[in-house]
Amino acid sequence: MINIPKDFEEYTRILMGEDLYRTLIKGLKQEDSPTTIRINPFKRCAVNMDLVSNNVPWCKDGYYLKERPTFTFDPLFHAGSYYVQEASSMFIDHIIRQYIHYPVTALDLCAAPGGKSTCAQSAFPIGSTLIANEPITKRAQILSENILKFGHSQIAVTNNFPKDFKKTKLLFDIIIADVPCSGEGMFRKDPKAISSWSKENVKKCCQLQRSIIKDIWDNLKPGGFLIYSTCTFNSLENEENVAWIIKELGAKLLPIHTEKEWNITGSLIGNPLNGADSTAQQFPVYRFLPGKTLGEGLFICLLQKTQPEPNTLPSNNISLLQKDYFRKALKPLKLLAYGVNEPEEKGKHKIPHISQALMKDADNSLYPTIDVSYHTAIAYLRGEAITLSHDIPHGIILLTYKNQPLGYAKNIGNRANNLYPQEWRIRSTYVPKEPNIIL
Ligand SMILES: C[S@@+](CC[C@H](N)C(=O)[O-])C[C@H]1O[C@@H](n2cnc3c(N)ncnc32)[C@H](O)[C@@H]1O
Repeated sequence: MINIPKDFEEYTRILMGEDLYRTLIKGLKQEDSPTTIRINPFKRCAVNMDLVSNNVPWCKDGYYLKERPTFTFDPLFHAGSYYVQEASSMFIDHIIRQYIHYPVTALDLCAAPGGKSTCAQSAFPIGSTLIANEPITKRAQILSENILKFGHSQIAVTNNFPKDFKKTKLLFDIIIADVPCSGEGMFRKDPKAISSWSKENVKKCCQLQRSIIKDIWDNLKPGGFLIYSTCTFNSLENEENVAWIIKELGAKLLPIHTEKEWNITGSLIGNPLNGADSTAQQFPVYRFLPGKTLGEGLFICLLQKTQPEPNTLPSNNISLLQKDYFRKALKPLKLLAYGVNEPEEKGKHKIPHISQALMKDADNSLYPTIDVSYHTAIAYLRGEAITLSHDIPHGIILLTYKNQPLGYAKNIGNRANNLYPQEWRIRSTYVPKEPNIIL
């Protein structure tokens, strides 16, 4: 049972009104939050419909599951065939499909662990390029792992703070800023979100969010889009920050089409730029409240940069330019991953990088491919040496499960040495008797 902070209760009751506040608290106190997955459209898989209770209505590849399987023991989860992401966050798919109709150069500024990046790249038109960035190094490693598994070669992973992008001189068509926040929307999922909540922290987050947007603003093309989101409910980090962006940086809000039955909540303070009499319709922002909408807490909106006037500055659509040009532009940044890495020389041998196995357009005919059983796949993902049948050639082999690449092993005859990255391995020694059939 969660213990709602008193100050939060007092403030949110006034912000939302009694009825909405009660609905929210009831939602936050529900033990189980819905489990949702998003299929990776680049890996050609289909969900097992027996597990599905419903589609996520605002995301083409999103599904609500009837119960929560143990994803860790599904090799296809490690192959990046699907991503476990709570439903509200998938709304970014709907925004992109409504407004983006040509290939874009995009930046996901606060991207770890990679849910919105992978969702966005699935929705962007073909030919789009994305930089998924995360300043906190440990989190950037996790982002890098998830992006590699997602397997789209037009996503670069960087580990930088927003102001570092100035040196690249890149202009983005779209910037996603899913900013760090006070995390009120995480109260149900993460007890730490409750213990670290305070009024002071809300104010601190609000200031940090403004500085993040200010630091990246020059890298947004005039006329370009900013998707601003938080997973918190208060208006300081949400409506008031959006009003600040509009007024101080020069932007306008764009409406997003929604259906009534999605139960999305609009602005809770009308239009903060027009005073108390204004209506929520005049300030199109979208709040997902547990208990009302089927998902976790989220605030999201779409802004368009209006200052300076669009088309007064040269633009650069990287997706139309050479990959080499893009690499050069990324030079001032700490690049963690981008496409397929070169093999590593080890003595007389070349060991292929895991990215070679996972990228959707990599040449997988370079090494013999062996499709392994469920138990062999799990043993491999746990980092164990595996035994293969005698007719399998010696040397590097690509292991697949249900035809989805997992990674490489080196077959030396009596066993195959495991080349799966150490830090990605399944730590648990438990192995279920029956595989989960999620796809
Ligand atoms: C809400 S989380 C992002 C979740 C992610 N977009 C997803 O959907 O998987 C916010 C991220 O911002 C990162 N962050 C923290 N300080 C930051 C800063 N100064 N600038 C940019 N990002 C920051 C956090 O480490 C965290 O990973």
